[in-house]
Amino acid sequence: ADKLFTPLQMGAVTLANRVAMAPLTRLRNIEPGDVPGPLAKEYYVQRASAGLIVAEGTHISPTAKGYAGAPGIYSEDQVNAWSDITAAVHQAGGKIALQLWHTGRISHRSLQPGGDAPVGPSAIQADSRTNIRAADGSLVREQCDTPRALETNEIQDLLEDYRRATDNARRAGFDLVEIHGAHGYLLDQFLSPQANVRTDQYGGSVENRARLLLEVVDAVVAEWDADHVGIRISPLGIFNGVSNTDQLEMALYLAEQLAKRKLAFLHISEPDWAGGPVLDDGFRAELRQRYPGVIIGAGGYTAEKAETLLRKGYIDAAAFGRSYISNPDLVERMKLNAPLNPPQPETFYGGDARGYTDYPTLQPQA
Ligand SMILES: C=C(C(=O)O)c1ccccc1
Repeated sequence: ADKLFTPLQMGAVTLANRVAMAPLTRLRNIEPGDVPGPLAKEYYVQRASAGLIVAEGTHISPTAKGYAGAPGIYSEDQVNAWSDITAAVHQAGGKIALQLWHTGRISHRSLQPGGDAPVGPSAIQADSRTNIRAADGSLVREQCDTPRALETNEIQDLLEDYRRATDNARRAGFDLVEIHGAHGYLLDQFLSPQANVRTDQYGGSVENRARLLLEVVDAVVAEWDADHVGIRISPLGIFNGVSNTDQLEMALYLAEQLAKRKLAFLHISEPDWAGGPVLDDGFRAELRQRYPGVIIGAGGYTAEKAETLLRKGYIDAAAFGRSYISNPDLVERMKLNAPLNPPQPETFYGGDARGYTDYPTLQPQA
């Protein structure tokens, strides 16, 4: 029988199977207020047969916002809206984590409090675009603004934002939180010499560039506990204009440092889903040697790739993104080796039920 459909102990949470729904930005949340939209509950409940749902990137504070239509976890309205969603997912037998997101310089003045510049490790503009709101309310792609460098004395407030967001996620009924440390957003920006040219203790050496990510992990763990905290990183990845040139050294350093924290999981977003190199078994073995804890692998996986990597022991669970957009019953389909609905990229971001809650299941829902 496939290992993919066997249970997994992930920190404080027991998963019924090793299929995770990857965090997926859908930009269908309500503005102003950045609360999850009216269809979000149905969307997540439809996918509750996943061993774990990692809900979409959710910004930890108003300054952390980088996309029009993304949700937050810093206000009581947001906590209340998420509480309805987690209760409904639990009612349907699911488990759900929240991805704590600070976009850093992948943002735009129009999304920032008071129209201020976004923040980043250094005042270097990302060679990337984001989604802002046009006058008619539609989403438009726009070049990210040049950020201002976070002052060293602002870091403590940033850690407090992560702590408060973690407390809010716990109060909202999430089973776990996932720190977003991947894809060229704030914490990944600090890892990268292309984005981080700081001369304080957060810039320069591998240790210094990884410092903020690890301080955030320690703050979130101190707020909840290690059994409820995971982190997503994208080693060797090239996203949103960053790729730390010392890729391998940084990746293996992070694995060693994160292993010491005994977290619920380490989620690896593999580079090849967005044009980076395919991870080879050599890297996977190096990573596993340094990180004996639960590893979630992700990046354009098929069920077969997941099963192969599970059996080799390189991963303990597999997260599916685009497959989960278009297949709410992905677990059932993979068990039956049934064909998958193809995703429709034109309805990935923004909009309404089309391409969100209207993908068909194999058997019509009873
Ligand atoms: C949160 C995202 C990520 O992790 O890459 C994201 C954001 C916008 C579009 C696609 C993906």
